[in-house]
Amino acid sequence: MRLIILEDADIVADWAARFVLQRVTQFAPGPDKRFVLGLPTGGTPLGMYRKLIQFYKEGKISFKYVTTFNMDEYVGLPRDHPESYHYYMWNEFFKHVDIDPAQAHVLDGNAPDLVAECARFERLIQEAGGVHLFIGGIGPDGHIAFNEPGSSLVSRTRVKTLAYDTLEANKRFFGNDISKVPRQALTVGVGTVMDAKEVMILITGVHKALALAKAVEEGVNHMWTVSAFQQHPQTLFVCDEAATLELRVKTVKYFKVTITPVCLAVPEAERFDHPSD
Ligand SMILES: N[C@@H]1[C@@H](O)[C@H](O)[C@@H](COP(=O)(O)O)O[C@@H]1O
Repeated sequence: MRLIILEDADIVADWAARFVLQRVTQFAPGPDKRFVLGLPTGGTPLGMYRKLIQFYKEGKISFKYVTTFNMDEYVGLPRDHPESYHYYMWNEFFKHVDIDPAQAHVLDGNAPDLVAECARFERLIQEAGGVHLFIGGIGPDGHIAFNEPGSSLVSRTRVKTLAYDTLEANKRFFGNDISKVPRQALTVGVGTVMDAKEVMILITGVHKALALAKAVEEGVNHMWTVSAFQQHPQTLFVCDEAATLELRVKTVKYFKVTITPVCLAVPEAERFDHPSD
């Protein structure tokens, strides 16, 4: 596990986009060799998507041979509702790049059989050969995707009832009316994300500081599901200074002195190569 501490949310977005650019470029995808990317929604990754769109327009990256799997989707929200994750992904990212819509997978929260839909999603990931890079965000309660506190750390894609903290955190997208936030979601499991070859989790803002501290300084704990990634062989937590406020000085110094300068000091083309822990 590596913790990359950057100055602010804009720099985190830029760093994350460059990381994706580098991984996709290194992989050199083609018709018989697709790069498989796991994607999050929420406010945190928006800057990264904007930067990736810019890279695409500048001809630095193509998504033609990239297959994507999104982490989660609300249950029962119409696909064209402005807060559905389908709508978010299409408007914030997919429609701006050359991705094949048939290869951009988002769970269907309106499927007649939600259990079958979750099984189908797991099967599609398997058929794609697994995820090369899963990008995630977290809630202030340390959930990854919609794996709420208490979720099994070996869980697979399934229906989850949302925790009160999540409804509170997400009501800002529903006119600040908690009663309008869907009560359930489909989500990849912790185990689904753990199967990815590499994981990058973006954490910004002081409201995520406690979750980051629980994620990296305390033991693996199903009440802070993102902490499971301490046991993943290749996970990067990329955060801003504000998110470090609950960390020990010792932790911050260790990662700033020993990790970040190494990543930033090397030539751009060689950045982000890190051995697994
Ligand atoms: N299910 C999503 C998560 O996948 C996301 O990571 C989280 C954080 O969102 P934000 O980046 O807006 O804080 O929100 C929701 O709960």
